[in-house]
Parts: sequence; structure tokens; C-alpha cells
Amino acid sequence: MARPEAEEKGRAGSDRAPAGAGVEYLTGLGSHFSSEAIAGALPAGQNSPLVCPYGLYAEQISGTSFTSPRKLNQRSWLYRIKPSVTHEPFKPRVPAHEKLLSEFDQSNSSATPTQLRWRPLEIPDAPTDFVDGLLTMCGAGSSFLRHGFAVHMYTANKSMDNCAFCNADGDFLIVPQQGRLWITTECGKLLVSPGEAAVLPQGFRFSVDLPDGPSRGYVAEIFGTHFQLPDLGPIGANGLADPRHFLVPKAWFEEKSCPGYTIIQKFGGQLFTAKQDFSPFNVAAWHGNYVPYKYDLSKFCPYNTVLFDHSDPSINTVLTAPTDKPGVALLDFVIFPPRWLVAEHTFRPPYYHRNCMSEFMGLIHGGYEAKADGFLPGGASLHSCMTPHGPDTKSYEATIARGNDAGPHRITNTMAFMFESCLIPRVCHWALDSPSVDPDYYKCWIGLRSHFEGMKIEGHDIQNGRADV
Ligand SMILES: O=C(O)Cc1cc(O)ccc1O
Ligand SMILES: [Fe+2]
Repeated sequence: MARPEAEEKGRAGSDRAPAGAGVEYLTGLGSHFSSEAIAGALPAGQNSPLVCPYGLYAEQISGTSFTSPRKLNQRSWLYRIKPSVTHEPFKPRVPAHEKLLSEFDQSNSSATPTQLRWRPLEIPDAPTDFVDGLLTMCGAGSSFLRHGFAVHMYTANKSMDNCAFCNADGDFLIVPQQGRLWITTECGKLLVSPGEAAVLPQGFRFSVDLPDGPSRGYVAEIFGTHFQLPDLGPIGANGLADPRHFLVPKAWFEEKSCPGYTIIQKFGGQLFTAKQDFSPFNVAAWHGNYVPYKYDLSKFCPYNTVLFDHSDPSINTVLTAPTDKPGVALLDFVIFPPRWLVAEHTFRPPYYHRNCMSEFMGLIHGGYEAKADGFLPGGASLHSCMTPHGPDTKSYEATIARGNDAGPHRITNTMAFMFESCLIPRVCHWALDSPSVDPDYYKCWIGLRSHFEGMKIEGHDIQNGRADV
């Protein structure tokens, strides 16, 4: 059983820290947790007694099929005041959320090999909560077919009020860029700051409060699988993200009558609503291995080149959502954290490359080593399957100018990340038409000039570009 040892203080000096800062968490990833908000609320020795302690209802939430192999099987048992089925029928939400997708086709998105970059999305002035502020940027596959992903961004300025969100389609990996998220889940509360990432697995009900007001961030949604830690191979038993740094909520509940409370269910990309008259956060105790969690990216232990050449970014994988093909991810969550660069006679920024995988990138704070200009915190870029990309002209020229004698160099004030997928994303029409699109992105490479020293080669025919040697 995991120990409730991790404690998080509210930000010192911040009078806007939400009530409940000083939150305690369970620790571990993939552990079998148990947590009681009332001592004795967990049934002893069985999951589904005839009568549960304190007259609670027992309810299972399954994140994998009942028959999934034991090492993949994920489920939790929740002991709650009323079961989650106690609600009026689901109806399509009015207004519909037209810009949230879980399937991608010509009606809503385009395939393009063009390098794309977005400036940070504007946070609206009109009251907008986390759900209304979600905007799908790109994706592939289908939530119905249980294979695919979507990348969303959110911009919001107000807390969700008398409602909870439930995503039947897939898991959300939320990466806040501006403003903390105070997320109440059925398992308890998570306070998620920029620089941290949270996973809200398929089916959990949660509600997002914004203690800091205007907020922005990124969401990767995966259909049909869950995130896990990458294998470490020859790195050994330690390094990268450590399971003990993953924090899981402790049981927290409210017994509250909430007239008109709305459950917003995302189902096939469409939003449905159902009314109930009580808070869904009524779980007095729970146990299991299917849980929401968060991770502080600054705890990541990076590995890197110690002599020469540039490592592939997979070395910085925090979490991976696998496909059935070994080593091929539906979605990798990769970060580019502060670290030492020490490689000798090596071009240290990312190499120029084309990748059979597709790369969506975001920046949480600071700058990114491959882009001197234009890639801003809160912005994004997309380099799809086999689309060439790499450092902009300024970064290239500055690196070359430093030359071979560049000593060890510590990259500081940065936290960029990448969602990398084996599926080729279609880009939503509204993302392509967004005022945040940078139409001049391609120009960052147009200035790359030839450094070729052909004239120095004996026998080189400059006119015809042939070296006859
Ligand atoms: O394209 C990018 O900036 C991401 C990236 C970084 C890196 O260090 C190597 C390959 C790669 O795709
Ligand atoms: Fe790349």
C-alpha cells in the first residue's frame, strides 16, 4: 500500500492559494493504493459487501477490460454516498461544443505536411471555464475505434460552477502553462501548477477551479490505452521519471445537496449533460490502481550525451502510451528540461531531421534551444510525419559561431515538451485559420545559407555543381 507521505504546501506568500493548499498525496505510479477520508470506510477483506461500512455504495470503475492481463489491468473501487448512476438522462448539451473532436475527417480537419506554428492562444475576456475553453488543435484516429489521439489547448478564466466533466473517450494528460488548476476528482484533490502535468484517466469525473484566474495550457488525449513509464533499457533501474514522484489524491468527499448539478459527459467528442441534485465528489474511501495523478516535471532526472553527438529526444520521455507494436508510441510525452550540455565537437541543439512520427510541441516557460525567436511560452508547433524541421537560422548560426571550443553549458530557464505520435494528425480547420497561426514560420529557415566549401575541393566544377574528384 502506498504511504501518504507527500505533502505540498500552498505557494508561500500567495493569498490566492486555494483553500486546501497544503494538500497531501499518496505516492507512486501503478501502485495499488487505498485511501479513506473516514477511518473504517473501506470494506475489509472484500470489494462488494452486502452492506458497506457507513451505508456507502460500492462502485467499480474499470480502465481496462475485465479480462486484460493482470499486469495491464486497471480498476478502482469507490465507496460513495450515492452511486454515480443517480442522475437524469443524458441529453446533448446546448450549446454544443463544435471545436472539440474525437474523430478527424475532411469535414473538420485537413492533413498538411507544412511546418506549423502558433503564437499563444489569447485567453478570452468572456467568462470561460476549462470545458468551454478546450479547443482541439489536431489529432488522428477515433475514440469510437479506441485508437487515436487528440491534442487540445485550453484558455479559461473562471472555475467550473456546479458541474463536473467526465471524459468517456480517453485519458487527458493536462499540461498547464499559465495558472494553477485546482482539480477535484472522485478520488480527491490535485493542485496542478505550471511545470507539472496531470493525468485524468478515462471516465473519472472532475471539476476544475482556477485559483489564479486567466489560465492556459495543453491537453493530450489518448484513446484506447493508458500512459505508463517508458522502459529504461540500458539506462538501468533508475533515472528519468521516478514512480515515487507521481502524486495521487487522497480520498476527499463532500456530502452536499447541489440543486441543478450538471455532469458533462464527453462521449464520441460530443458533450452530453445530465442533471443530479448532489455533488459527485462523494467518495469517502477508495482503493485500486486506476487513479488520477500528477507529476512535477522538475523532478525528472535527465540522461544525456556525455561525450559526443546529440541524443534522440526519446531519452527525455516522461510517459508513453504504447501501441501493440514494440517501441512505437500512440503518444509519447517528452520534455526538454534544464540540463547540462557537454558534448564535444557536436552540434548541440536538435539536429535537422525528418521523422516518421509526428511532433506537436509546446513551451511552458523560457525559451527552446532550437528556436531563437517566435516559439513562445503558450505557443505550439506541429511538424508532421516526414516534415523537415530543426533549428532556426539564428540558432544554427549562433551554434556554429561558438565553434568546437564551447565548454560545458547549462541550459536554464526552459521547459519545452513534445507530444509525439506514430499516427499522422489532421489539423482542425479552426486551428489552421486561427489568428494565432504564424504565417511566416517557414522564414525562420529560409535564411539558412550554404556553408559548403566546394571551391576548396580540387577539381570541383562550380558552374555545374559537380565534384570530379
Ligand atoms: O524537433 C524538435 O525540436 C524536437 C526534437 C528535439 C531533439 O533534441 C531531437 C529531435 C527532435 O525531434
Ligand atoms: Fe523534431
